[in-house]
Amino acid sequence: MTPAARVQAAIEILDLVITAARANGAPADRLIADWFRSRRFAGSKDRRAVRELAYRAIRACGEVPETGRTAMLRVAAEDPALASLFDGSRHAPAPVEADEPRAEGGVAPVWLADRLAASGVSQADAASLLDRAPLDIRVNTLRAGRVTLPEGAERTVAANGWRYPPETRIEQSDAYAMGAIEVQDTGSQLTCEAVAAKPGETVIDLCAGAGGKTLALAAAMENRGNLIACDADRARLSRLAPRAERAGVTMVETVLLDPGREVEALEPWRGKADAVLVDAPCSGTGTWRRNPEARWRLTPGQLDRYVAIQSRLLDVAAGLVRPGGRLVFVTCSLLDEEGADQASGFLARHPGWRADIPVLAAGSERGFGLRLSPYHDGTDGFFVARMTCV
Ligand SMILES: C[S@@+](CC[C@H](N)C(=O)[O-])C[C@H]1O[C@@H](n2cnc3c(N)ncnc32)[C@H](O)[C@@H]1O
Repeated sequence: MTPAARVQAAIEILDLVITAARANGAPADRLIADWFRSRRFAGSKDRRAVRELAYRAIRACGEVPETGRTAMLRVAAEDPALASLFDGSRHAPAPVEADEPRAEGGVAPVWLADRLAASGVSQADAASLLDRAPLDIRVNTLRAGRVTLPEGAERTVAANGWRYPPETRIEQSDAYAMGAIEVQDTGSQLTCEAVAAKPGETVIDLCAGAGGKTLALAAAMENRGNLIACDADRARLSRLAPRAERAGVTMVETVLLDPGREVEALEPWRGKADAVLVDAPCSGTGTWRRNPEARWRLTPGQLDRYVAIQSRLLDVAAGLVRPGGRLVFVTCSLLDEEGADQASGFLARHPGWRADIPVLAAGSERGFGLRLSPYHDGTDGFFVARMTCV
C-alpha cells in the first residue's frame, strides 16, 4: 500500500470505529482486525502503519468525530507530511477543501473532561491517559524457576512485576507458554497486593471476569486455601479455567452470579471470608491508554449505572466478610464518583467498618483510598480502598 492509501484505509476504519462507538458496537481492535481479514493484500507493515494512524486519530479527538475523515484531518492539521497525502491520487484521500471541517481535539468529551477535573485530575494527568501503555507482566510464582524471562525487561514496583516495551510479543515466549508469566498492568498487580491474601485463607473475588486478578491472588495464596471467583458474565468467567490451568492454579472455585440475586448464591460464604475483592464494573477511564475510543462511548447515564452497581456490590461484599476481615474495592477509573466517593459512601452506610488505606509501592491518597495514574505512577489509572470489618 502507498502511504496515501494507508491514510485512506485508516479513514475507512475510523468510520467503523465511530459508528460502533455511537451504537455500542465492537471495540476498535476487533474492527481493525476484521477490516484486514477481508483485505489480504495488506502486508504486516501496512497493517501496523494503518493501525497506528487510526489510533493516532482516535487519541487526537476528544469528542466523537463526525466522520473518519474529519478525525484524520485533525491529526493532519498538526502534521504537514500527513496533510500532503490528501492528494486525490489513486487510493488516496481526496484533497482537503478550503473550509472543510476538522474534528475537535481534546482529551475527552467536555462533560467527561469536566468530571475528571472535578476529581482533581490535572490536565497533564488526563492527557497521559492517552499515552501508549508499556507491556507489564507478573511473574507467576507458582511456576517460577522453570524458565528464564525473555530479554529486555525492567523491574517495576510490583512485587513480581517486570516491564517490556509496548511492541514486545510476549505471548510468543516460552515463559508465557509455560504459564510462568501473566500479562498484567503494574497498577492491577498492586491492587491485588492490597488484598494481602495469604495461604490458607478464604478469599472471594466478587467480580473476577476472566480471572486476571484471581490468578494473582492464587499465587499470593501459594495455591492453598479457598479462592472463590464470581462473575455475572458466563462467557468471561468460562475463560478463567484454561488460564488457571496454564498458570498451575488448582484452588479456584467459580460461581456464576445472577445480578440482583448475588446474596442467595453466596449464602455459603456469608460472614466467612477473610477478604473480598470487589473489582467492580466501571467506566474504565483509567484504561484509555489501551482502548482510547472508550471515552467516546461513555454517557452520563452509563456512568450513573456503574456508580449504582458499585455501591450495591460493595454492600453485597460486606455481608461476606468475617469480623476482622477485609474488603478491597477497586475500579480502573480516576473519577471520584467511582473511587473516593464510593469508599466514603460505604463507610457512612456501614458504621461497623473502618478504612485501612493500603500501603503500596505507588499511588497517592485520595479520600479513604489510593489513586494510581499513568502520569504519577506509570500504571493504568486505578482507585483502591481497603476497609476492615471491626
Ligand atoms: C473490572 S471487570 C473485572 C476484571 C477482572 N477482575 C480482572 O482482573 O480481569 C468487572 C467485572 O464485573 C462483572 N460484573 C458485572 N456485574 C456483576 C455482578 N452483579 N456481580 C458480579 N460481577 C459482576 C463484569 O462481568 C466484569 O467481568
